[in-house]
Parts: sequence; C-alpha cells; structure tokens
Amino acid sequence: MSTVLAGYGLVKKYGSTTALAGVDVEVGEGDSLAIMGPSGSGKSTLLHIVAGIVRPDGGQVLLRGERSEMGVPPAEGWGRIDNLGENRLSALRRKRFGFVFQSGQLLPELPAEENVALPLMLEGVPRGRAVSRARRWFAPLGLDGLEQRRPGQLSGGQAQRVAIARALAVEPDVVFADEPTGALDQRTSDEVVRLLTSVTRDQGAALVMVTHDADVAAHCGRILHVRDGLISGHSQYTVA
Ligand SMILES: Nc1ncnc2c1ncn2[C@@H]1O[C@H](COP(=O)(O)OP(=O)(O)OP(=O)(O)O)[C@@H](O)[C@H]1O
Repeated sequence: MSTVLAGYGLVKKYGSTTALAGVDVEVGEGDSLAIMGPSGSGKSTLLHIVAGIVRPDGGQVLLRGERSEMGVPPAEGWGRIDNLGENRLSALRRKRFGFVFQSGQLLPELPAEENVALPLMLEGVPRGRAVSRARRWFAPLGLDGLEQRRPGQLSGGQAQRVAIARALAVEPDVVFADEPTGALDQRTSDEVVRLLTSVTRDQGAALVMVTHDADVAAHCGRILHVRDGLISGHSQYTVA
C-alpha cells in the first residue's frame, strides 16, 4: 500500500470528554477504510481530524505531497497538515480532498451538473469547462440523463450519487464519507456504496468512510474498529 494520508498518536478532548485517546491510522492510494464503532466512540472525530476539519490536541496528520508550513518536513515528500494556517488548510481540503455526507449537501437551486461542477468553479475553472468536466461523471455513476435535474427532483440514492460525483470532480487524493448511506434504504445503500468504493478506487483515490452499518463497511478493503476513542481492532478483506 502506497500511503497517502496518515495520522499518528491522535488525541482530541472536549472538556472532560476524551473523544480520541491516541489513534494511528494510514490510508493508501486506491485503499478503502471503514471506521466502525458504537455511538460516541470517536468515529466522526477521527474522520474530521484526518480530513483537516478539526484540529487534534495531540499527534500529527501527514499528507504526501505537501510542504510543511514551518520547520523540516517529517519525511521527504510529506507534510504535516494539522498545524497549517486556516487559509492553506481550506485550500488543501478543496484541492486534495472530496467529501460525501449523509444528505443535504447539494444546493437545491442548482441543476445536478452545476452541483458537481461547483468545486471546480471554486478552484477557478471557468463555468463552461467545469460543467463539461462535471458531466463526465454522470455515466460512471449511473446518472445519465439526470444532468439538468435539481436535487428536489432526484431520489435519495440519485442525490447521493450526484454528491459522490461532486466529491470526485476535483480528482482528489482522498474521499471522506461520513455515514454516506445513513438516509438510504438497504438496497439503495448497497448500490451507492458499491459505486462509491469502485469509482474512488478506479480513480486511484483513497476512501475513508464512517459507518455503523456492517454491510456497508464490508465493501471496504479494511475496517478500523473504534471504541472509547481507541482502536479496538482491525479487519481486512481480501476483495475490496
Ligand atoms: N464539538 C464537540 N463538542 C463537545 N463534545 C464533542 C464534540 N464532538 C464530539 N464530542 C464528543 O466526543 C465523543 C466522540 O464523538 P464522535 O462524534 O466522534 O463519535 P461517533 O463515534 O462519531 O458517534 P456517532 O456514531 O453517534 O456519530 C462523544 O462523547 C461526543 O459527545
């Protein structure tokens, strides 16, 4: 596995609550990692920290291909991202990461293709080019013909597939998904997670997904089990 993102010794406290008590995690190109565990065990905190959304109180998050803001990089070609300034961190998230949440992440007034094109436009790609790049994602995600629909005219599964297209539009190194099938029925959930894992892998990106659904997690190459802010186990599947 060629590691692209890693967190070492991650600690996060909220007042007297220890959300993470010293966790190590690594993901590689084309790798898919599910984070599972009981409610309140620290799954979302872990995802938010490695995604550069929440800053840890202890430990480091390293991303390949980044320069460290100050001091000597921890290793050649790697940079610490947990201590970057807010502007650099949000630019990095836009360029190198894609995000899929449970629901409600699409802008209701925009057609599906413009929702997908939005991250590209935020990166300065002109509207026409961004929309034509966005359209390329519709066929692989089984969304042909739905380019002009607004989110309110899509089923829950279709809307999640548009959200996956949007996460992949910038060709990110890592896709983060927090309960991406949480609002879907079992059959739709299966279809969406199958597409999420396969399209992300085909793209050579890593996938980090929080889920409490064992059937969803089983689509990932590896599962990290979290309990009380600590890793309580690993499972590995031979077929991702
Ligand atoms: N912003 C916050 N402020 C205070 N406490 C928080 C905050 N975020 C998380 N926590 C606490 O940290 C612990 C871990 O929360 P986290 O959301 O990471 O768990 P989780 O495993 O994702 O839970 P769930 O499955 O219910 O979403 C919990 O005790 C939670 O109450």
